[in-house]
Amino acid sequence: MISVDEARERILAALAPTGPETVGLAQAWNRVLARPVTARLTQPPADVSAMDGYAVRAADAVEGAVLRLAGAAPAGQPFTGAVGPGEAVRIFTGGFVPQGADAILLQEDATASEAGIRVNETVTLGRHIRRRGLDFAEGAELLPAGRRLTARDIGLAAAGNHPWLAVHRRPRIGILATGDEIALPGERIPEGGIVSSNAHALAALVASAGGEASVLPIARDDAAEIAALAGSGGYDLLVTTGGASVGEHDLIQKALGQDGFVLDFWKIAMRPGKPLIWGRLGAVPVLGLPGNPVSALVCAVVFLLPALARLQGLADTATPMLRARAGVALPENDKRADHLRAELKRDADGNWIATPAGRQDSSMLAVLARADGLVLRAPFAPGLAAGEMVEVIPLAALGV
Ligand SMILES: Nc1nc2c(c(=O)[nH]1)N[C@H]1C(S)=C(S)[C@@H](COP(=O)(O)OP(=O)(O)OC[C@H]3O[C@@H](n4cnc5c(N)ncnc54)[C@H](O)[C@@H]3O)O[C@H]1N2
Ligand code: MOO
Repeated sequence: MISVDEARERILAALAPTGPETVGLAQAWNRVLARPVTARLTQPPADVSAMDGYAVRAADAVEGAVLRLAGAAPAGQPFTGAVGPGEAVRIFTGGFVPQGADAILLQEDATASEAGIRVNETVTLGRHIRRRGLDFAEGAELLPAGRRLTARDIGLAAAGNHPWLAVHRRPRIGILATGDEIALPGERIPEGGIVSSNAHALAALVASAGGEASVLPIARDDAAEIAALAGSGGYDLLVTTGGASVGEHDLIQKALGQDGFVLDFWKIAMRPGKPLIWGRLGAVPVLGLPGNPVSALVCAVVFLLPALARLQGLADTATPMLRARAGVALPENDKRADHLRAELKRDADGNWIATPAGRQDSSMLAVLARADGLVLRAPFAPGLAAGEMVEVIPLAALGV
């Protein structure tokens, strides 16, 4: 059995980012940039006022002075003349600072009358002037390739004068649930069967991470049916659930083997999720998740989310972690890396406390849905006392 880290590395090594497509800014949120965004202009394009007031020469604008009003420079209508000695030009926020001026007198610090503009508070040189290029200069890199676009990034790209952006195509993920015993929610449940929760949960997880999920019809425990459905896609990644283990109905490898499935690894030192399968069916990478619902979803968090990150071209594929104090004592671990479903709370000082649920059976979806995080226990980790530090994968923060 290989380790969780090795399994993740082998999965990531086999995947390449999807190609670029061009989308309008309105479609670009949460997409991953395929090419860097460079500024197509300098911002601000000239020295501009940061305030409503008067453009002045600082040397003249001392308290008590009365300046002659020489004109106005509203935003978008620059004043074409220059500010001479003893003069002031009316200016508004964003207006170009006229030649000759080197400070802005706030309107609140001035009194305008027939006589001119009286300075009520001495200005300082350069005050309230935003220099040309303060935000960015033409040609500067605003956003790097491999970045997931936030609302702030969209604003920055727009300010850099980009109506379109090159982003990685959303990875297409085929999801194939297998098993004679499973039925779709709302369908008639076969005798001794259960409702298929895996495909829907996985489709939601794929969507939350920026992929496009296609849920295939459920495949019976029949090699030909599994092979036909698995081969139907042209996916960037095919995810199966069920049939991963050693039972005689656990057919995934057998079924896909007929179609030239090439196995990279099977079985990892992980709980839940031991019978994970990784390989390739022709050009399509295949991640075979266990059928147990918690195993399928925990494996999806640990392996499918990084895989989606790689497929989308994200620079960072690491799973976010936080450190917490164990809410209860934890026993020594065995040879499989454990992922304990746990509640996360903060103590009075704001530190995280992670308390694993008492039952950790890999069929218990209700426990998983209520959990806030997965407490990681390394293989052979020694027992620890309540209050000692543990690493946690925060589930809600991942959108799953
Ligand atoms: N003798 C052994 N038995 C098992 C082993 C083992 O090493 N030796 N491993 C166990 C572990 S660990 C896991 S995990 C499961 C994984 O089994 P499979 O991937 O082969 O899954 P199935 O047998 O098809 O199903 C297991 C379980 O999950 C339910 N299931 C299946 N599909 C769905 C679905 N789409 N939605 C919800 N629930 C699903 C299924 O009804 C079974 O109850 O094997 C252990 N056995
Ligand atoms: O590895 Mo299995 O996923 O524990 O139930």
